[in-house]
Amino acid sequence: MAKKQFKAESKRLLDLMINSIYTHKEIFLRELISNASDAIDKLYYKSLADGATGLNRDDFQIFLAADKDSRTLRIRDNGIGMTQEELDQNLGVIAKSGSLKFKSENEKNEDIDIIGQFGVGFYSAFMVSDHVRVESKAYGAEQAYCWESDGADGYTIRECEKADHGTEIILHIKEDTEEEKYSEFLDTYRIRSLVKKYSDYIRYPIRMEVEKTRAKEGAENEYEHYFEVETLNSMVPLWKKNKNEITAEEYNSFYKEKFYDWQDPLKVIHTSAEGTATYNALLFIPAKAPMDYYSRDYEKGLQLYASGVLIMEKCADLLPDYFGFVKGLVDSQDLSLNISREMLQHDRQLKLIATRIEKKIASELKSMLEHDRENYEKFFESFGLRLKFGMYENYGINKDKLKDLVLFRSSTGKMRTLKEYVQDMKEDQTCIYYAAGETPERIAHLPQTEAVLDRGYEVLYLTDDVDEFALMVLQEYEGKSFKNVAAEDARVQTEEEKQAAEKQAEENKALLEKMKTILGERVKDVRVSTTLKNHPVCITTDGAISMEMEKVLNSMPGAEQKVKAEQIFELNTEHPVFEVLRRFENDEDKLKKYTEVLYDQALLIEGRSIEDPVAYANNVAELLAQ
Ligand SMILES: Nc1ncnc2c1ncn2[C@@H]1O[C@H](COP(=O)(O)OP(=O)(O)OP(=O)(O)O)[C@@H](O)[C@H]1O
Repeated sequence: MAKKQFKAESKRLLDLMINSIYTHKEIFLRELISNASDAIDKLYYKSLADGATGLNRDDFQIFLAADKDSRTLRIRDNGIGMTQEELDQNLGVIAKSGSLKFKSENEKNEDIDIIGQFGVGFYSAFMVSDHVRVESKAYGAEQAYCWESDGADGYTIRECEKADHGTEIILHIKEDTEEEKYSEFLDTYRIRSLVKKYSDYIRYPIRMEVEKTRAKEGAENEYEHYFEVETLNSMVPLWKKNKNEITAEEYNSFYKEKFYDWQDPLKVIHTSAEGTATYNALLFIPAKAPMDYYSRDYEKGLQLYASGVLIMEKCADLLPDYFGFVKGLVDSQDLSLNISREMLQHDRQLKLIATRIEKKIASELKSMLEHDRENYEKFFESFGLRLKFGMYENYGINKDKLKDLVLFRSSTGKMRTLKEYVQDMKEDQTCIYYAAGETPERIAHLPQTEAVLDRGYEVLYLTDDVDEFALMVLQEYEGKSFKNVAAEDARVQTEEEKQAAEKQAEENKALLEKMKTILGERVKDVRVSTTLKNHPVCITTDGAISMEMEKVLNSMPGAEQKVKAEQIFELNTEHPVFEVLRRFENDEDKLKKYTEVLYDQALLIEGRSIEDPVAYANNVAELLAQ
């Protein structure tokens, strides 16, 4: 029989296919197994539609056999098979898919979940083989046919002997080269792991004869080899099962095995959707953040399956960065097997799925926050920081999605949401107070914090570097603005207090001016405080940058131009120390020493380091000695 040529465009396509569509050669097995599964599906569906008898679902199988001596790998199915014409049509024209045709002809039937639709998968066989033979007998036909090809220069079809319906693909595996060890595809262990990796959830058993060893009967320390047929795949994916048929234990062990965690997940989200995007998703929130979660090395992503076949190990596009902690998988019949990474990024369907998944995660977190607070706080301890970054990054584009999911420490001793804070605000309170510092204890003892607490207001304790920035992008929550207790304008004062302060300022004008001259550029102003009670001095800030933000911004890598908070040095005129200052108002040297010491003290209370600790120590010693 004369050799037929592939169509001209097919030739080019075949070349392209072999060299560039797939990044990993190993996926040829996934493609051929998916085709076999499709062929069985088709026959099964046909038997249901025609009412054909004699076909039992349990008899269907895909059989693999590797033979190292002849370098052949066989993939056999007992599916629908192909007629001579179909062999010519389906395998002779690249990018022609019999499966797609079958699907469109049977559109009404929702049970059909056929994988192939592009008509290129089969040719991936040529990535690892130098000769491919396809023996096929269509269901109900008398004669079997054999299609053979060495690759781009064409193919032949002739009659052959085949007992049962179905298709057997016989690959002659290429010789090894310097770069590629093709022989690995003849190794049963490797084949088994490829099936597990890509085709574990094919609905029919994938069987293979595997070589095993056992102790010889009656003889000690003697072993013999024998062959046993093993089913390699687990068939029904957990995520396709009914939720109420799955135990917590099953979910947990699935998670631990698949995502290499030793701890049970904190939460399991098992969800499916139909309509504009059809998919099943099984998602897990780990109990603890992995070691590298807050580093650049961490790779987010969900496993992506197309109709039960793995197409990508970590699909990053399915998760926004701030939900990057979520592990799990998505299985959709809307995606095709051989879609490349580049194509996926632009895939409309994938975008739709990603949007739905993000919404689902957000709503599950919200419900955990409302109904399972203890676990939510555990979750937040591990991953909350990333949510706060999420509010802040990209100019706060996602802030509204996240603002009700974040928790802050507070003067109540509890972790609080902004909603809770606003709900519990005092009647005369107009803004949300916060104070930033290293630990809640330190913040609590800041003089400025004490002043606000004295009024009975709650104060959020911002202990994470990102906290203040997150609030800054948010600007307000339910119409209430945020106010740093250390901000100049955070004062809540009565008319009387105001007048008293103004009077004091007037009376001590000269002293305050002298102290400002001593401190120079370090402070914007020296003023009389209206709020200080127990401490003699404190530092407040004017403008958008607080002391804590100054510290964070300047410690960032690459922060060459230092930012500076505008400091106001405040004095408590009721404190005995103020009397001393007045006494030395005209003693230049003493006033300088007292001013320096008090300013450094205020910095220390703020949790800042002082510029010249030696000078500070000397000043203190000198004043003590008097
Ligand atoms: N084992 C098989 N049994 C029966 N028909 C087969 C078998 N393998 C391939 N075919 C036929 O050959 C066609 C082309 O297969 P190919 O793998 O190239 O593309 P596909 O499966 O349709 O789509 P995709 O590119 O998405 O895999 C299939 O649509 C199917 O009709």
